[in-house]
Amino acid sequence: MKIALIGYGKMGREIEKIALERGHEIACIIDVNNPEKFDSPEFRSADVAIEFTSPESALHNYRKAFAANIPVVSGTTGWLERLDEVKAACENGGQTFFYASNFSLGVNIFFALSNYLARIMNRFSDYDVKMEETHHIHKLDAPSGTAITLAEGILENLERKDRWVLDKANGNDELQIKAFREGEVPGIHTVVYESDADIIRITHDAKSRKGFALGAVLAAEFTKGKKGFLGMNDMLDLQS
Ligand SMILES: NC(=O)C1=CN([C@@H]2O[C@H](COP(=O)(O)OP(=O)(O)OC[C@H]3O[C@@H](n4cnc5c(N)ncnc54)[C@H](O)[C@@H]3O)[C@@H](O)[C@H]2O)C=CC1
Ligand SMILES: O=C(O)C1=N[C@H](C(=O)O)C[C@H](O)C1
Repeated sequence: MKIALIGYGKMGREIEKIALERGHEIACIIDVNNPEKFDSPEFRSADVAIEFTSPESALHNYRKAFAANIPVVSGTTGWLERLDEVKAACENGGQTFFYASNFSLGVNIFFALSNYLARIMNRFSDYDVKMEETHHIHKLDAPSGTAITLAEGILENLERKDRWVLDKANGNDELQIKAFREGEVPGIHTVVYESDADIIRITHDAKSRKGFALGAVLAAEFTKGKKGFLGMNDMLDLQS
């Protein structure tokens, strides 16, 4: 398969390695210094574009890919307030877009586990819940996209919480998320349930970016030849 990389930073480089190991061809690499490549024959020859850039540039990159009718797999976080526009491009404009706040298999298993635990906790009101995420100091957004997906799952499944808040919860109906930035940490997410008697913690701790990159390449393979708006539940069938 021919893959175009949009964004050649930490994730773009890791994805390149895994794509080559899996026998794919990197047709084109676009970063801030060469946006003219969007109009090149190499970009137009790609089966799929994989986009990992920044919250500010993601939507512009999707529009450029859609203008060339190239399906997009993206993991960029921090832009989801514009999600409706991308869904409309898929539903009304015939485009293809695969999005995941976290492409690692382990995190998606962790999402399913957290949703299940939240449903159990409806019967155990002595426990309050909060979340923590820790990432490297270069990260631009907080809370992480993964933490937001995790929180949305808890809100859907645990009746006593209505919304998530960054830093400090003001009432019992708020789910607190604390975000820490330390060194070069690839990504740690923890959900904590605490009562007077004990604490239950579930944690996903990424050892490197390899799991994210492999998931993105698997998503590109899954996306080829499909239409519409796709996500990890379509690929992994981990309904929770
Ligand atoms: N969904 C997932 O599994 C994961 C998502 N991420 C997210 O992916 C994004 C990128 O992460 P990293 O690669 O670690 O960041 P990074 O900062 O190492 O790389 C981003 C790259 O995008 C480039 N870029 C910025 N604006 C651009 C534009 N207009 N056109 C083309 N290239 C542009 C930068 O020059 C840089 O090379 C972040 O939003 C991060 O949160 C990161 C890891 C996993
Ligand atoms: O910026 C990162 O590094 C990561 N971003 C994603 C997020 O915001 O959840 C996924 C992963 O945690 C690494």
